[in-house]
Amino acid sequence: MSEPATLFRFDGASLGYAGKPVLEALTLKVRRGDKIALLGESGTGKSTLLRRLRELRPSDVAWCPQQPGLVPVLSAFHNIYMGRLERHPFWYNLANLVRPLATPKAEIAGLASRLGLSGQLWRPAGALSGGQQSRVSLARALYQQKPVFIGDEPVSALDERQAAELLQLVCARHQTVVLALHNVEQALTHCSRIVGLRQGRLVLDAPSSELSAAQLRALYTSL
Ligand SMILES: Nc1ncnc2c1ncn2[C@@H]1O[C@H](COP(=O)(O)OP(=O)(O)OP(=O)(O)O)[C@@H](O)[C@H]1O
Repeated sequence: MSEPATLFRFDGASLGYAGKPVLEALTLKVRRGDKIALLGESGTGKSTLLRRLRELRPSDVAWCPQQPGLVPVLSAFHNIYMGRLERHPFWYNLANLVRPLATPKAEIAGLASRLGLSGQLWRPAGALSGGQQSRVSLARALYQQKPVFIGDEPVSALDERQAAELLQLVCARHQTVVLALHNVEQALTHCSRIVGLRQGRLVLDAPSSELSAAQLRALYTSL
């Protein structure tokens, strides 16, 4: 059987800001079908890597950022709709803003119900709780319907049950997934491959089936 296509490839790359490296000597291949959890202490470069992945294939990537970045005065519905803004002409987006149209209404209502947001759909995003806002952000990313999902701690504001359901949904709806997570159990349960970063270096890249939670926790112990 032929190998799945490589979507992203780094060969000894250096990633950083304004000439200052954050990740160095990075060698990593992301193949179609991979479900990758990216683990590592705060500040070690997870977001830096995810942003780079997104920049490399913007049209293939559904992006769920660490900060929800919602428009507070707009309803949850309209914030979720923004996931597909670029797919429609201006007049369609404007009409939907003034009076939500039947097709997006039905699509977004279905998604909202999966995310436990049915009762919140017409409330301004700014009036929602942190966990509700983060579910709206996740819904906006799911609504993009792209083949690759990149999420920067997409479930960190949710309780365990909700987080498990939504990670399952994300993995079921996307061929390829790369998620920054802090919870090692979530990583082992939902992802088939774990990439560990430590002090700006990739120090682990292995199938989840070969790893234990204790091994992953070692990524967070001081040297
Ligand atoms: N826009 C930026 N400009 C300059 N430096 C940045 C920028 N974004 C992040 N950094 C720096 O890069 C380093 C890695 O940050 P990054 O956000 O990638 O870490 P992280 O592993 O995602 O952390 P966390 O788990 O806290 O989100 C940090 O030292 C941070 O200060």
